[in-house]
Amino acid sequence: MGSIANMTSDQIGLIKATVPVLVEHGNTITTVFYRNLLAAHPDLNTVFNTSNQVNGHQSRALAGALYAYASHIDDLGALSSAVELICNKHASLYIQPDHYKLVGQFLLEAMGEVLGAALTPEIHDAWAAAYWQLADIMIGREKQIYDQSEGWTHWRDFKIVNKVKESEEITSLHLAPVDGKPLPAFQPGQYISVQTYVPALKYPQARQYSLSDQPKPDYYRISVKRELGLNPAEPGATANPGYLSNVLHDTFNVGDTLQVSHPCGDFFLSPGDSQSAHPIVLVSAGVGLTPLTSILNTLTSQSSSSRKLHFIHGARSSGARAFKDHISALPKDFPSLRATFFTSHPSEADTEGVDYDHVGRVDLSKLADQDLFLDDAKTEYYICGPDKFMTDMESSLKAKGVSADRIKMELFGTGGVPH
Ligand SMILES: NC(=O)C1=CN([C@@H]2O[C@H](COP(=O)(O)OP(=O)(O)OC[C@H]3O[C@@H](n4cnc5c(N)ncnc54)[C@H](OP(=O)(O)O)[C@@H]3O)[C@@H](O)[C@H]2O)C=CC1
Repeated sequence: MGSIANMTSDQIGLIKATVPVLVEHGNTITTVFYRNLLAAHPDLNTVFNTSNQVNGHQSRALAGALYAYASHIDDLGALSSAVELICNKHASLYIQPDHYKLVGQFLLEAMGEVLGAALTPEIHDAWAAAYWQLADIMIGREKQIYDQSEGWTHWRDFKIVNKVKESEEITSLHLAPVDGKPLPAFQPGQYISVQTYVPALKYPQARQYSLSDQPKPDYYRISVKRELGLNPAEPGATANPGYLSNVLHDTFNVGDTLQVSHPCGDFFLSPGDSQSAHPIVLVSAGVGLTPLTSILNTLTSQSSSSRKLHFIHGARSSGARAFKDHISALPKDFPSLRATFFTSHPSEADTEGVDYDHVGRVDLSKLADQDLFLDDAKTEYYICGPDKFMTDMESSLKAKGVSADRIKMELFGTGGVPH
């Protein structure tokens, strides 16, 4: 490990002084960084998400992380949830200490290339110290996650044992380990990485997919939305087609093999909560329903059937909505479960009151306070969907008096570089 002793107070001051430089040049530095790193080490294309390279998301996210780090260099606690999120994702991709050496080297070189003489030897050394301060924290946390993964520390072959179309755009894959050994339980809400060779790219790619059912010993279920990559101006479109999601939908079938990493992620049903009695509200949009369906299935199979649960979901149309029949059938055995569906663009075949409850995007103000269990100060709220959706739901719950500690969501907390 390239560890450097603690930063000096002068170095901390120098890092804070470079915050405006990161605002101006952060995106250029990280763009140069990824370009040079991947040119010198093309094998790392398997580690980085190529779609996010193409659309610039990855360099913007790294620039945002550098900015957040420099801004909080004297208050690292403010970054702990972002660090936890990133370490889980790294562990899901089997990132190793040697990767940090390469990243540190190429990042400092990219700073030098972009900033020229403005990167004085003192600022260079301060950033080297800052980099290794954070890298050591992350390497340490990732080691802990590997140590807790019951010996599952490398990609493992899984076979598709079932493929189920859940909606017009979401298909589930049931994945069983080829070695036949029982699977470790995961925390409902966590994800796995799935890796396979993508012919269009000529190298393997990995993506994280939330586990969408309760833990089972013999297989995991993921539910994948096909990312078509339509015109980005269209509602719901993404700029690039999902390399992996399209391959999984079109090419992979029962009997085919993929590589899978152990379950990770810091967004999950609090351990022991399935046995508790307090009400739970699950709020999702689009394919964000996958981790919440895992939580829902765990709760409805393990909690008392009188426990108050409310599943609130928004989809573009009822045809785009996954698990429709499954969720509609649950209240038969779990009468205290409520489900409310919003549809933002109902199709002609959709009927209000039958296929959905409300037209439009999820809007919590359309629900009565008692349906959000606002009268119970122990009610917990789990939110998953597009980032803006999550922050909007969080704001409206806070406006209704819900304390932040009862609102759970997985959001990369650092934001980007300010404009
Ligand atoms: N953290 C995790 O574990 C997971 C996160 N996700 C995230 O969930 C998201 C789901 O995306 P996807 O299925 O493509 O979503 P869609 O674009 O299909 O949108 C689904 C629904 O959400 C609505 N919506 C979009 N933005 C908002 C908003 N700000 N407020 C209220 N409603 C909104 C859409 O309305 P309209 O039609 O008007 O656009 C639509 O009705 C992705 O961003 C994905 O990253 C998904 C799975 C797991």
